[in-house]
Amino acid sequence: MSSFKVLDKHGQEINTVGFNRFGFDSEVSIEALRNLYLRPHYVYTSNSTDSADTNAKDNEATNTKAADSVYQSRSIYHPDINSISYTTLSRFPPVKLLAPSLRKRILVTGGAGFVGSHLVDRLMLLGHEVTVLDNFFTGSKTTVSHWVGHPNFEMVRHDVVEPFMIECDQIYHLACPASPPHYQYNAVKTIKTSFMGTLNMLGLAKRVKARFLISSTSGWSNYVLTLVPKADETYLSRGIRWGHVNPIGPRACYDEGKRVAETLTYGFHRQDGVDVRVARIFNTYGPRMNPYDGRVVSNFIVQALKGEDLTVYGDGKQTRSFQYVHDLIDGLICLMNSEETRPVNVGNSEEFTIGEFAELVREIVEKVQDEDGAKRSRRVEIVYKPIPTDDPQKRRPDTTRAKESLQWQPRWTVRMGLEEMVRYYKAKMAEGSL
Ligand SMILES: O=c1ccn([C@@H]2O[C@H](COP(=O)(O)OP(=O)(O)O[C@H]3OC[C@@H](O)[C@H](O)[C@H]3O)[C@@H](O)[C@H]2O)c(=O)[nH]1
Repeated sequence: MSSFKVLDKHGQEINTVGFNRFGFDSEVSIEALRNLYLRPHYVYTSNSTDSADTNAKDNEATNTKAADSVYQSRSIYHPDINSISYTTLSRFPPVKLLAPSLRKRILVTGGAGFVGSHLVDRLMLLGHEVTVLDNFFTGSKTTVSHWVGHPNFEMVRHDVVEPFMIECDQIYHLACPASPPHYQYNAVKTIKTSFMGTLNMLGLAKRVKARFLISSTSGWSNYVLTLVPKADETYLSRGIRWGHVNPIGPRACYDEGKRVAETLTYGFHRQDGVDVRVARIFNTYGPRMNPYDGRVVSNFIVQALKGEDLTVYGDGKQTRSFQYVHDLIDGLICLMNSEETRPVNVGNSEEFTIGEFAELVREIVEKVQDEDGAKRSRRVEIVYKPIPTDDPQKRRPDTTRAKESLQWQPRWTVRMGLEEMVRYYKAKMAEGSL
């Protein structure tokens, strides 16, 4: 695993993420997290189909590679028959020993997804008891498989549109496809997940008196940012959005689904006293993003690494601001444990046009390739494709509320996050799993 320094925007080295705030310590070292997501998928590559030989190599892998790859099963890849053999884990990553009074029982819906899996890693390393609920529609078991069998961990295949009962203290309700091609693939299911799934999880929170946090969207800013420079949390209630929504467009199943989910959340809060938190999440990127889910950051990095041209949709003048996944997890944990019940924007307000962003990704991929001595046959081009229907022209969060009420602000520069994500995909590519 390559080790590299991460510097924040002031040039200070980032060695840990998280902080001890609102009575909840969320700090872990970057290295501990990287051991979980930057590790190779295969421990060992076998070149033989001979079973005796394979067994010998199995043992060899178990013994000799144990020191640097203890936190995964001894998976052995056999390229000649394109198959992989797994063993069970010999040792789990060390987790904090928490006093029972501090240890929380935490349910993460969508816990095998991109954001969910990073949250699960953090909560597990911190010593809490974590249950993952996922239907694996867009999530993947491999994202959290390194915890399977751990006494603090449980993974349940379950669709949140059906009720689910469990005793728990906190619920992070993240379950819902989030990439436009994924959520548009089955629009009815997406809106059903947002409505029924949230109804079920709020019912559970009410019954067991758990604190409930929902991941909502920045999607509504789609319709308002031509009118206001930055999206704060109040533009809906100020009515700016009225008249600017497209409830019948292809993105509506997601945006309107999240809107009704917020309405339900505050209904349970007012009527039943459920303790709720609402995070409006802006564009987020990082390792474990499905490389083919069609979102811009994964598309550009994978294209550049494969030597393919970067596809900018439209004229590339539309803007987005991108936050690194560790900042988002810090924000979610902070919000959950704070007393803030109003919606809070969680995002990075550094704004890029998509055209500029394509150039930045190309430059960073080239930098990593040069550092690793990788050869490029040519410089990839930036090509233009038609823009999807209802693609927002501008999106940038106003994070004043998060700053004031959570003392949270993003620490990772886009450049640093991209560099780590490039290394993640590059490693996947090298082992043939991308
Ligand atoms: O290959 C690509 C992919 C995307 N794009 C453009 O890049 C921009 C960002 O696209 P993404 O698909 O990554 O993300 P979007 O901002 O459109 O959707 C997002 O919005 C709200 C969130 O809640 C969703 O989770 C997220 O998908 C868009 O303008 C899109 O047209 C490209 O130019 N090229």
